[in-house]
Amino acid sequence: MSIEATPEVLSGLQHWRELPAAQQPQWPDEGELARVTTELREFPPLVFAGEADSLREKLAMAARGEAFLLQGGDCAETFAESTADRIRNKIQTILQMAAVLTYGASLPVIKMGRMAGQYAKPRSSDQETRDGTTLPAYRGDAVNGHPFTEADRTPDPRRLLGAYQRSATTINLIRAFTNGGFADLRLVHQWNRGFTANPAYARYEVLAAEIDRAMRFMRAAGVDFEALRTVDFYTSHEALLLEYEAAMTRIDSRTGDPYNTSAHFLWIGERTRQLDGAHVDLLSRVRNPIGVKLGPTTTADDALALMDRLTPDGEPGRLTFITRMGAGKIRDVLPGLVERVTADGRPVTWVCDPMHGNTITSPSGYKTRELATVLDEVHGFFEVHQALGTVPGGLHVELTGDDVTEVLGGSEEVDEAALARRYETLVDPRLNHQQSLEMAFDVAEMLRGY
Ligand SMILES: O=C[C@H](O)[C@H](O)COP(=O)(O)O
Ligand SMILES: C=C(OP(=O)(O)O)C(=O)O
Ligand SMILES: [Mn+2]
Repeated sequence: MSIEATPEVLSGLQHWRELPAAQQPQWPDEGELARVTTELREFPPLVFAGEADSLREKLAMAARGEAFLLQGGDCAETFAESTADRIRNKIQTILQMAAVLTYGASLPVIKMGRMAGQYAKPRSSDQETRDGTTLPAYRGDAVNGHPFTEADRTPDPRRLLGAYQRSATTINLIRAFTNGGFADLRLVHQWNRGFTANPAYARYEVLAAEIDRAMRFMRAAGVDFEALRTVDFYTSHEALLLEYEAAMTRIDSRTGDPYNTSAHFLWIGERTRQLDGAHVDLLSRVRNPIGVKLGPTTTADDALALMDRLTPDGEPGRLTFITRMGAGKIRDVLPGLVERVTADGRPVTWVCDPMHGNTITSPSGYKTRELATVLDEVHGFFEVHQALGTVPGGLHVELTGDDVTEVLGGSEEVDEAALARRYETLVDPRLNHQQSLEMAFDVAEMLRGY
């Protein structure tokens, strides 16, 4: 038996079309766009509404300090790199970080990838000029191609089908790995194989040995380890391209409620969180847990108004505020927001994105970040919550499982000159595998001291 949505709900899902929508591509062929979205609407959902409900309950735990969210992955996934190796390396990095955090802080960690759908990017500028030629900016593989040619940079709606297809194959592999035994905590040592010549990896080996010993003790004491074979691993991306997100919004036959079935968790970016804008409207109407990025100019009134739109009833786990203030500002700006939101009483989950407020350009022209500054923002985030008696609920990071050189610093001391060695991101710089582990050790200590 299936429950249908009411006519009001169905017409509400079209309301965003009447509102201003920031950061949308200029699709050259509306007819083609309509054909593509009709096709998308026929495709199966990528996630099940019940999974989004379980995630909402877990995020409610994170808001109360009973769990911690670890959300990580590329700034922009690409079609070319949606390969088994790259996906496995990212999952492995997140699992290793989660092991460090869980063991270090004795807290369940909610594992979530910026994966299986992170194919669209908001940009500061609509256009890019090189050597006197101006073309549309690269907006992610779901929109256009990165090479600087007119053919590549012209938005192509058919790319939305490519984004769906890569999201489907990626989530399939995530499910295979995390349900098929790869994520079994008993493999905690194997995840580190081939990585031992570095302080972060040596430290991980020590931790893995401790986890092993604890598991041997518990096995001897008769604990059943079958539960460790599988883990829940959730997907997320920025809900940016409204035509795609609307086409993937479906009615849950159990309840008649709309869910965005392109990912478990969707967030609204700093550039598209206008209260009367299309993004806030569309996401206000789906039942998934959702996030909003909050940059340094956010006022407490803005935050409360977003709560009125996105979590009017204060359902636990529904709304996550992902703050990205910059290391130099977080200690000044965050307290006022947290105080007013806490006084309101409706729960939100506070998550720290220490990446987007700390982007710099190196003298040689690379868009980069300093690991030390990134970690300083996380420290600031914990300090603010500690001082106010509120809960730091999670971490949102741009990372990859590969040994890229995009972020400066870390124990391998990536410097200016090293950036050129393996700078592969198409938009923002990501922590590499080793820097990600270092961050996890640092955050585990913050959590333990909390
Ligand atoms: O990932 C975040 C944004 O899309 C990105 O930082 C914007 O970068 P830009 O300023 O180069 O457009
Ligand atoms: C675009 C992003 O962030 P923000 O909206 O916070 O700038 C991002 O997460 O890649
Ligand atoms: Mn980014």
